[in-house]
Amino acid sequence: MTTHDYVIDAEGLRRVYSGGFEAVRSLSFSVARGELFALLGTNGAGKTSTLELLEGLAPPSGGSVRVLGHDPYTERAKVRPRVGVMLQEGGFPSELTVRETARMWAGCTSGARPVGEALELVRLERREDVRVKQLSGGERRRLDLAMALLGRPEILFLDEPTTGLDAEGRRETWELVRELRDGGTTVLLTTHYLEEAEELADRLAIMHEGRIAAEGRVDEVVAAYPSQISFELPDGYHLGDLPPLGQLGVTGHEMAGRTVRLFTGRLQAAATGLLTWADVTGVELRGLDVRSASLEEAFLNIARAAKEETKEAGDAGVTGEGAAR
Ligand SMILES: Nc1ncnc2c1ncn2[C@@H]1O[C@H](COP(=O)(O)OP(=O)(O)OP(=O)(O)O)[C@@H](O)[C@H]1O
Repeated sequence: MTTHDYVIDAEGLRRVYSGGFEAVRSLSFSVARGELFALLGTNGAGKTSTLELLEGLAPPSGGSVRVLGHDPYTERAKVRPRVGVMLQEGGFPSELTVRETARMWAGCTSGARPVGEALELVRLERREDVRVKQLSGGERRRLDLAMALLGRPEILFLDEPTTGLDAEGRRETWELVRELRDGGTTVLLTTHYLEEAEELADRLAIMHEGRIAAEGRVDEVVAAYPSQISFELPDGYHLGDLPPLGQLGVTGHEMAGRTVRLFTGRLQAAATGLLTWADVTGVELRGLDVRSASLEEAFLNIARAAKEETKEAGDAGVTGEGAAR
């Protein structure tokens, strides 16, 4: 893929706030036209700070970013009409009705689609006469989304689009976002919900402390992490009584009290070996839990590894190596 296929291209992007805090630390990633890219991360990882650079709301402190081939900050006028932005807080005047808000917004949007059409897309057409302050939190998020869609954007930036929505509202938003992507819109979204990224993202990046800790398709990100088997060691048995862990395809283990947790890249072989041993030995493996690697596990590993690194650095005055098992 040449750089011309990318509609978002960030290279060594940095953002340092006025107090000197570095929220985005040399971030590089690209998003192809028509792709749905999710930025995941722990609280304060730097997702919103990054998104604001892509939206041209602030200049980067270092590195570069191109959106639709332009610098979104210095060439804002070229980029802004072609992108839709849904911020975490819409901040619409609370006294206006939904229809008035949409009309006001349409007045500032070149080539805006009819207001009714935008409201229908997010299923707010029956709430047109309601004042913004009377909308529920979820309805306000849908109004934010409708305004981002008014200009039929080529790229849609969505900052936590489903926060505050109930399960049904979330599913409806996912459906709409998927339809927009299928229609050719490029979508970059931030989210706290791993399920949202799993459902929607063609590719994703997991951010931690201003950096990308993992990036790729969901299956690629997950493949880097092991599956797990946990169970209670039967009474009178020791870890050494199990079949040799290496032969089972186990690459690591933990013990907490009598609970054993085995990590493996070959889940079926390891589980079969363990269950065969239990069967032949005539013991019951209480609390048995067999779990494939998942995005949640990848995410937790990244957060855990980073915490250990911070602790090691604090303990020894040095920075540890990246630490996924
Ligand atoms: N204006 C600012 N001045 C100084 N620090 C800031 C400013 N805005 C954000 N930060 C800090 O930068 C870091 C990244 O914040 P950011 O909002 O980008 O993270 P996030 O990943 O979007 O978090 P969340 O998921 O909680 O919304 C945080 O430590 C935050 O406290």
